[in-house]
Amino acid sequence: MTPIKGPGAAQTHDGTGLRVAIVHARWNEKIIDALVAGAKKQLLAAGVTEENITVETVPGSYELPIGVQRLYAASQVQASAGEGISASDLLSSSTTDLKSSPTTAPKKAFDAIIAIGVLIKGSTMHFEYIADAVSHGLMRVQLDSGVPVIFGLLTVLTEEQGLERAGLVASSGMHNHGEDWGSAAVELGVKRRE
Ligand SMILES: O=c1[nH]c(NC[C@H](O)[C@H](O)[C@H](O)CO)c([N+](=O)[O-])c(=O)[nH]1
Repeated sequence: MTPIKGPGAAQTHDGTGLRVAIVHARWNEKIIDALVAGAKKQLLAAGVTEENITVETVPGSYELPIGVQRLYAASQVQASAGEGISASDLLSSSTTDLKSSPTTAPKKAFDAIIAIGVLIKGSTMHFEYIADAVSHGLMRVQLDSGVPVIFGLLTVLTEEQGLERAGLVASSGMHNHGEDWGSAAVELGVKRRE
């Protein structure tokens, strides 16, 4: 029987000219790396060029909202000043450990930002508090700023669940959820321009 749950029929949107950032946490890197690769693969497949994809990192998922907010604000300032975004621009007086790609980015603000983190439940309530704070934080950033922020926070109870949702367990039949986020970023980026 065809599963009911899932992202629905894939839509194709032309990502040419879009500028997209991926901000990812550095906890649980094996899963993070696969999710980021999946998102990036989908962006490139939709026509987003390599130089229009900026990847930045923050220490953990709790820093995703501030990392996304600061990156988007920096891209707006740079776009209005008609300059590209260099690593030093992004790192200057950063309250977050943003480590940017070294190349100078093109002169426009981001059309969409994908926030990626992996929270794995431990034996305390830490997981719940971070998950709740980050969910509300990312939603606030996107509504306050108007830039689509794709919710790429995996909140899993076991490492296995995380590996499955990163497409790393073939026997599970689960796909890499990062690909869904890449597609969503292109769709929202395109619709934002319409
Ligand atoms: O991204 C994560 N951060 C985690 N903690 C760090 C947190 O996101 C902050 O970086 C830290 O609290 C400093 O603010 C995690 N756990 O604690 O389990 C986790 O599973 N995933």
